[in-house]
Amino acid sequence: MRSPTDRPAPEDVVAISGLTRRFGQATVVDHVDLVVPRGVAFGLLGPNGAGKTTMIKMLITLLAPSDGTATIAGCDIRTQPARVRRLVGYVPQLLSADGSLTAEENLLVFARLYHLPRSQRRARIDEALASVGLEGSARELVRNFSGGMVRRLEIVQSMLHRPPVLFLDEPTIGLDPAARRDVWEELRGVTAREDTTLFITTHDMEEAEQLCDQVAIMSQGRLVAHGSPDELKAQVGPDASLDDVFIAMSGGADSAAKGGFRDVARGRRTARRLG
Ligand SMILES: Nc1ncnc2c1ncn2[C@@H]1O[C@H](COP(=O)(O)OP(=O)(O)OP(=O)(O)O)[C@@H](O)[C@H]1O
Repeated sequence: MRSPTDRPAPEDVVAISGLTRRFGQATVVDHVDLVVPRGVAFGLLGPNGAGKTTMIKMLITLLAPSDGTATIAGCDIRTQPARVRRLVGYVPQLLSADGSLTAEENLLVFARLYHLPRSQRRARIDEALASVGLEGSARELVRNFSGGMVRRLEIVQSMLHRPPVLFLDEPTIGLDPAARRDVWEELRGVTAREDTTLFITTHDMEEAEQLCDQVAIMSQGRLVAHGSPDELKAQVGPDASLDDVFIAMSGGADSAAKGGFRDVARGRRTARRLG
């Protein structure tokens, strides 16, 4: 694994250096260094309030860093934000599809936002719907979709411009087990076909095991561990699960208890809208 202090190499899709964000007196992302190579599925794990969403928002240029910086496919988030936005797809925790539009209308909105040439839009939208099994629901209102269908639509709408890196903030929160498995399968399929680097946040260890080649554990704004799931499990003990790693390295219940009202309320809102 490359050290974050090495110079970014072309194969490093995400290279983060000293990235920090403060809200008032609170430092919620604290001098994070991290390198994610091309083609890797990377999972940022951590309890509620650890700083995962704040980190993603800085990487996709929705939030300015207080200190430090990062590059996405070689472009600096501080000095080249417009270029970075063309290089990333983002599926937020909260709703990004419009329930009052059909699936294909939602995709058309994103095709325009991403400035896809008019001549390519129809084919790209049809291909996107078919790639996640939604071709039969193209003209249905999204408000009538199941939670899993909404997530599948959000994944392909955020990839219409074929970004090299796709960020997903807790992609299966609020979904039932069958829908979660469907979303994992579709995610693995579309990202492999498009050669997309995946950067997800989750506190679901099964999700991390199923999807991620590499994981890092974030606790109170700092990265406290980074490696493959097997490497981290071996550090904790011969029979350790990823849950054991999470509890041992994130400070367990003490750290989880720090997630405040804002964090819990957001999780519940997401679960409600997908349920
Ligand atoms: N705009 C803001 N103003 C003040 N504090 C904020 C703001 N956004 C986030 N925070 C605080 O920063 C901390 C980190 O929040 P963040 O959403 O990044 O955590 P998280 O790891 O993504 O949590 P979750 O797993 O619940 O999504 C929390 O304590 C949160 O309340």
